[in-house]
Amino acid sequence: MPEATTPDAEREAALAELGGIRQSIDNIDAALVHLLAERFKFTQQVGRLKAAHELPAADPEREKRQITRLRALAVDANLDPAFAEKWFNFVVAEVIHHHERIASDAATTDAAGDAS
Ligand SMILES: C=C(O[C@@H]1C=C(C(=O)O)C=C[C@H]1O)C(=O)O
Repeated sequence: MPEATTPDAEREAALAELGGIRQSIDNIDAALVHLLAERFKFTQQVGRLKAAHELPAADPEREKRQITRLRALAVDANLDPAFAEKWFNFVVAEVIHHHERIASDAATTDAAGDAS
């Protein structure tokens, strides 16, 4: 016969399990923050390159290819592809905002240089 456990003991065990699961969630959140920071470091590099060569901030054709690829990866990983696309569009909107800012800062600096 299985040993009887008290409701208190069951609650304690559930809380211990919850703590362990949350530790893993926190580790994943930390990894995501580091991955995002690294991604933005590279996109800032792209932004400076685009500004220096007067290339457009956004590249919708590239984004379409990335979305197709990410949606397929999401399906394989059992993640909702609509969520993956939403997440991607959210990040890219911020990247494009950065690129526009880098380009306008570069244009202001150039204009100031011309004036002196
Ligand atoms: C980073 C780029 O700039 C923009 C941002 C993208 C991204 O964050 O993946 C993709 C395409 C561009 O709209 C790029 O052109 O590669």
